[in-house]
Amino acid sequence: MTEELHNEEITNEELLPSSSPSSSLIELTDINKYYPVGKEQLHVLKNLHLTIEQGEFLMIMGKSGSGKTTLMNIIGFLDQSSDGTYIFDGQDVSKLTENQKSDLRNKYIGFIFQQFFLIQSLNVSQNVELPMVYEGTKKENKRRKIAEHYLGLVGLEGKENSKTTELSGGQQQRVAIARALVNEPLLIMADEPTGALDSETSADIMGILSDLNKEGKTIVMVTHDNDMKKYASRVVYMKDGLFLTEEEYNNA
Ligand SMILES: Nc1ncnc2c1ncn2[C@@H]1O[C@H](COP(=O)(O)OP(=O)(O)OP(=O)(O)O)[C@@H](O)[C@H]1O
Repeated sequence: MTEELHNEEITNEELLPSSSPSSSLIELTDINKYYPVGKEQLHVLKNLHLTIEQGEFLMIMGKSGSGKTTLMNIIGFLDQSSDGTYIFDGQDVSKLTENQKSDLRNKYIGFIFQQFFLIQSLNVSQNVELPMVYEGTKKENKRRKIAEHYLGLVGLEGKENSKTTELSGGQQQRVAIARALVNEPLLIMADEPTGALDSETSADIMGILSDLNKEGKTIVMVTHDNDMKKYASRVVYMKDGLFLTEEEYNNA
């Protein structure tokens, strides 16, 4: 959509993506992550390399404790690796300040979580408008119009004024997807997005994500659910902080 709706001036020019057509969206090299536990260092991510291209639907599959969330947090600039390099659309993330990282995160990454994380004191539209508030879109009617567009896209037209507590789990996740889309991010990150939903509703939500990917949106999703693999264009398998081949993973 919506060039006409998204014509706000971008205030921080140096944070624009490099838009070099040949570069990958994400390049992680030699990534390690240690957590201090008492006097020891717990080695949670072990020398990982991962490249993600624009337009992929990458699924990171692994059992509980394998390091998926830690890796997602690094990719989404919510945490940093202990060492290694992370290039996001041509920019070295380690050279960015915390403020620049949060600007980049708000502009270029949309998050979807298992528990939805909607704000109950706000109505549906206000929840979807939040990333635009953070980005500085001041005109309320403009935010509302964009929110309506994305709520329509996820099948929630007419629910703008509803309370989030009046919605089913699947509807709440649709609100979260609309919220993840409003700033037209380069990347959608989904952490177990169907983990709190029944299988029919899960299929609906995965259908929406799949359609978004077919329209060109890059998606990275973590899951422990083998049934989700069919939605992915590529699957990477994790165990104990390492990437495994599918065969190694199935035999582990
Ligand atoms: N802040 C922390 N401090 C110490 N250890 C941590 C911390 N966060 C995670 N860990 C440990 O790091 C390892 C990987 O955790 P992580 O949450 O990334 O795994 P996961 O694959 O996402 O698991 P789950 O599916 O249960 O969320 C686990 O052993 C976990 O206990």
